[in-house]
Amino acid sequence: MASFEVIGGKKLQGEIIPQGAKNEALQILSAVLLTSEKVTIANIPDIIDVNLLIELLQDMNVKVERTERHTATFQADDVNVDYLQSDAFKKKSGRLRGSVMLAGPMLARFKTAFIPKPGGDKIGRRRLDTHILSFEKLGAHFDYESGDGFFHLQTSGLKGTYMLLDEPSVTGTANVVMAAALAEGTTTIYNAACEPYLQQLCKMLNRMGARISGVGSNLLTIEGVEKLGGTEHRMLPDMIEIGSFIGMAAMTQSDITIKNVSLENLGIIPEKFQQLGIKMNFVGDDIHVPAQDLYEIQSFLDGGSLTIYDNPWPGFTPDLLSIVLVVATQAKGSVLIHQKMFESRLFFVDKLIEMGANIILCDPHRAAVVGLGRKYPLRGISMTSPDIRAGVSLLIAALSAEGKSTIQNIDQIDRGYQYIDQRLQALGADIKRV
Ligand SMILES: CC(=O)N[C@H]1[C@@H](OP(=O)(O)OP(=O)(O)OC[C@H]2O[C@@H](n3ccc(=O)[nH]c3=O)[C@H](O)[C@@H]2O)O[C@H](CO)[C@@H](O)[C@@H]1O
Ligand SMILES: C=C(OP(=O)(O)O)C(=O)O
Repeated sequence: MASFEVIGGKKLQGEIIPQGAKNEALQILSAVLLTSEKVTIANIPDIIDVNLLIELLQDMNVKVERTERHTATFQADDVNVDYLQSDAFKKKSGRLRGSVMLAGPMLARFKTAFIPKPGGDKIGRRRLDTHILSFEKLGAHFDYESGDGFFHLQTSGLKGTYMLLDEPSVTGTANVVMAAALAEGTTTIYNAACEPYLQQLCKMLNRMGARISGVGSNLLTIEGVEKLGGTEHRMLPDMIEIGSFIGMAAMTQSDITIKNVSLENLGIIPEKFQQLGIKMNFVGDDIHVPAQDLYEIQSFLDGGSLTIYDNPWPGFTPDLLSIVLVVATQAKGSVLIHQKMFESRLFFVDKLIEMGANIILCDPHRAAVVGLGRKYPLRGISMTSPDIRAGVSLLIAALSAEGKSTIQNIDQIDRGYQYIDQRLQALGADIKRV
């Protein structure tokens, strides 16, 4: 498996354009199964997870025509439903989390769906209850094969209903919205996830003929329709990549402009980095992070130490906590990082400690970071990327560290960050894929 070799300590400079959003792409690509008409999607990121989902669609006999590098047209007019029962489907779909969202459209349009034990990051327990129980409320029956963790869902026809979700699951809400769009009658989803990518999905479905209201809130009303038609859709820039670049600029004392960020869809992401003392200028729809010798962590208004924690949108996304943590290691001051949603996402701090960072892992959910205030730099080491966001955090640490670092298992990074080595080289980074 490939590795990155990084010689750290270099200041970077220039402009970087964020890729299309990974987690939006996984929802939008699943939605092409809802219609037999053509759906054209632009700003598709060229990353492992998204390419795998496109391959799965092709394996299901969806016609895919790449019109440009990041644009493709999809037509699901002759779907091979039997493929979903094959070992090949189990194997491939089990390699990414996003494949669970094939179930909603399949159930709605073809009355049957199979959900394999989903892949994605091993960052803690990732149950599917919200998905399955909501499908059940819409009138589906499920069998669970405990041997291989496979759910088989069937329905004689989905019927709209009221449901209060157990938790505002992102992929769970997307799944139910897609299923309810073609159900008979009205579905009301309370405690729905409402992040920008879900808003994008709802807007796209409405353009296809769906009747979804409440978009952007946690109360969605979906009047089922008989049929959906084709449309065109453009993916938002990836907010997790944008946050990663803000953190990277600060950590490496670099002057970087992140272009076309869609500021209105970033929620409180910029503010959380500002709480670490990172300066940024908002110029049109760009974020300019100026080179900063030192950034100082702010305290709460009453003088108490800062805590940064995750919450469902519009709270702070859990996917940026690892980045915030690594950036805090060189700040002046201290911060408690509280990862509430996932219980195995902070263990990578042992690598940062080995590099010289001052971190106390209080328990699997909380890490106290005492910033070094640039008194001395991190040291380059050899390490393995455990998950996508820890992987990028280690990469950021390596870019700021003195000497050479090697990061193994970079498939974990490639599954969510497009051509990352080349894009960082363009900013002046010394990074090599070996
Ligand atoms: C492909 C995709 O889109 N993946 C994202 C999606 O995953 P995914 O949709 O799988 O994540 P969920 O929203 O279902 O939940 C994530 C985890 O948080 C827990 N949970 C969730 C809500 C809550 O209020 N309390 C709580 O503890 C869940 O039990 C689960 O363990 O959303 C996650 C949460 O933003 C992100 O980390 C993932 O990158
Ligand atoms: C956890 C993530 O992805 P996935 O849900 O695909 O594992 C992520 O994008 O940070």
